[in-house]
Amino acid sequence: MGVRVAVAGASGYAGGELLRLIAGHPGLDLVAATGDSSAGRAVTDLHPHLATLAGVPLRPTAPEEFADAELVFLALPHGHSAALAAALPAGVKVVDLGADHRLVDPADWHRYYPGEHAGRWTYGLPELPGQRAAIAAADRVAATGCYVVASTLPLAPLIAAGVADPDDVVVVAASGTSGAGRSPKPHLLGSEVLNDVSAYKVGTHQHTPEIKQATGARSLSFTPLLAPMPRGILATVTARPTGTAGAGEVRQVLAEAYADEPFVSLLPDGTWPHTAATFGSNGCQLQITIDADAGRIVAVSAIDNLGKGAAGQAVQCANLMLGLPETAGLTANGVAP
Ligand SMILES: NC(=O)C1=CN([C@@H]2O[C@H](COP(=O)(O)OP(=O)(O)OC[C@H]3O[C@@H](n4cnc5c(N)ncnc54)[C@H](OP(=O)(O)O)[C@@H]3O)[C@@H](O)[C@H]2O)C=CC1
Ligand SMILES: CC(=O)N[C@@H](CCC(=O)OP(=O)(O)O)C(=O)O
Repeated sequence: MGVRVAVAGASGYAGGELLRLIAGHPGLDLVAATGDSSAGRAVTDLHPHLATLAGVPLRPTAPEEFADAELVFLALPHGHSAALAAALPAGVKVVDLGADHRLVDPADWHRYYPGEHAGRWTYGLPELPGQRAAIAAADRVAATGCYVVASTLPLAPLIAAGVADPDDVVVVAASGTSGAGRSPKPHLLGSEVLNDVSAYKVGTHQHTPEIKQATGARSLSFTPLLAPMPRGILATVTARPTGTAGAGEVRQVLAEAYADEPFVSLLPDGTWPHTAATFGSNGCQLQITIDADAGRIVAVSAIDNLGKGAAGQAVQCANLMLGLPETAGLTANGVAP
């Protein structure tokens, strides 16, 4: 018998990826999967790729549906996690994939999200200094936003090491369409998205304060792009160097930060990340150099937004919270071609 887990929001994209990872996890047993408008339907109606879950029903998202669970993953729209989490017994561990419990400053919440600020839980990015132990000791963890994972893994060590100026950071990141969730949206119609790349929420994206909080950046220009692919985020992070460090030295900062990390790979010098290489994985691929002409550090990262950007990250946190091997049920290997 594994640890009994449940997924709220299991009919969505992040919830579906959680179900896939749980089904292949040696230490977790799924005891409940819930949806909202899809409650009463079979999991495989919504996720026909999850063949081993044939016959599993989607239950309504109500507190009593989680009575048998020792850990609950919340993959609900922003603003819906807090009420459900509060209705679960204190002993039940929770990993929230939504933004409800990520932000420290209520003013940041109110600027970007509707409704009340639910407060802050332990932040679920194990690769940040000190977070692995904090997550292992926590009962409630707020998993990191997708663009925030892709931005923070290259940037945080550079700011912490003092080689990148926290007052001069620019992030431009392209996401696949599953980042926007599964509910129908006119701008995500195939006829709108295919053959197109576009910028959106320029200077107003809700992940801006979260990236600052996670990295220590004080001035950040963040431009998200929508790319015609189902999964993946490619982030280009540039920052003004604080001193005269060369490409080899900034590269060494990331090499040291991630030498022992199972899911973060600094690629061989001169090789740049591809989202396709992270498809279906919990991996993050990194590369870094100095653009001598512009006088800027340039780092590029690639993740799967549903993997390291959502469900994979959440399972990694759950493994730590449950005392399981951190890598259980996860892989840095992607699916290709
Ligand atoms: N997609 C991504 O790349 C990432 C997503 N996340 C976060 O994960 C969460 C889920 O995102 P995603 O899977 O993309 O979204 P989807 O829109 O694909 O799924 C949303 C899920 O929430 C359910 N739901 C919708 N409205 C309600 C409601 N009022 N009450 C209870 N349940 C409801 C839906 O049920 P039904 O379909 O049955 O109506 C569905 O199961 C969000 O907080 C998102 O920010 C985090 C990182 C990355
Ligand atoms: C492509 C796309 O639309 N992406 C979404 C990311 C959504 C989100 O809210 O994700 P987190 O749960 O990671 O915070 C957006 O930019 O709003």
